[in-house]
Amino acid sequence: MVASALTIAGSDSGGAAGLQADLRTFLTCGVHGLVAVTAVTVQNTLGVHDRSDIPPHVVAGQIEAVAADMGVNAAKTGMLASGEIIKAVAEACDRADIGRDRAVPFVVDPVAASMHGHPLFDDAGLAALREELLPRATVLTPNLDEVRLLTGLTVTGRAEMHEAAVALHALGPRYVLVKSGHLTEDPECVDVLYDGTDFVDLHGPRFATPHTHGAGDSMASALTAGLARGMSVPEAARFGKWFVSNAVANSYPMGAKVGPVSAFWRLAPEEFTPGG
Ligand SMILES: Nc1ncnc2c1ncn2[C@@H]1O[C@H](COP(=O)(O)OP(=O)(O)O)[C@@H](O)[C@H]1O
Ligand SMILES: Cc1ncc(COP(=O)(O)OP(=O)(O)O)c(N)n1
Repeated sequence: MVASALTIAGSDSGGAAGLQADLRTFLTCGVHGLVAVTAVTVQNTLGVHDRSDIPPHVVAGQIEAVAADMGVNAAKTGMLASGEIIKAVAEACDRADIGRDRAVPFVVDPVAASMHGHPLFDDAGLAALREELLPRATVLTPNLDEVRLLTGLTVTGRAEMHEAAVALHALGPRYVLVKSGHLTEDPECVDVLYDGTDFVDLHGPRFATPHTHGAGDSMASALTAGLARGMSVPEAARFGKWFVSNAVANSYPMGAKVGPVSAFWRLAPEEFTPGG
């Protein structure tokens, strides 16, 4: 039986982040990828130049259509674009039994802005994220900018990541996974998982590459794939960290600025022999 994972996310025309990164990660982690598209962005390594949001009822319809017919083993969010879309997603997830303490685990990646600083949801989106999605999250996976947006806390070191995880846990998610990519002075990249009682530090090397576009999406979607395959949250978090460390280690230049992390490292060596 093939497990399936659903991404509720925006399209990145550059193929580095967004639903493209999620589907690529699902594929290389051995799960069937399902998609509810929330927005189409006009994006390359220079920035997000334009976007068109999908009507909320169409976003909800995609979630319910695949859940009812194909089944969802785990779900994640990425770019959610607006407060209206977030409300529609929350209601559709309830109908599809997706969420904290429900049948289908739910990873909420609170994607607030692109790495170029372009907002990926509006002010109503922030309020809706806090009210509607954080309490429904099995795992919340913020980067340090998103920590500041959600809690007002500025994190400059590992101890403060623990404090931030406690503050975020109080907002309702079952687990919080604070990502450490932005602590560029730290020689390691140590993400923190917190369940309300215990901390698990997820250690990994920090690679010196400038090409990290899509790292956050890749970490959250590998975690989601692990959950879809039946792993516990701590096990899936370790799997996600292992996956993204390798993805960053194998990242590549493309375009004028920050290139994508790679999911290719998990693919089998090529077997086709021309003329063979
Ligand atoms: N230079 C790096 N070397 C190794 N791992 C990294 C590096 N940058 C980010 N990561 C990892 O990629 C994931 C995403 O990190 P982060 O940059 O904090 O999030 P986002 O991409 O959402 O801004 C985390 O698991 C983090 O540890
Ligand atoms: C359409 C779309 N969705 C999400 C992002 C942000 O991607 P993420 O992996 O969280 O962040 P970076 O690692 O690229 O900073 C995006 N840019 N576009």
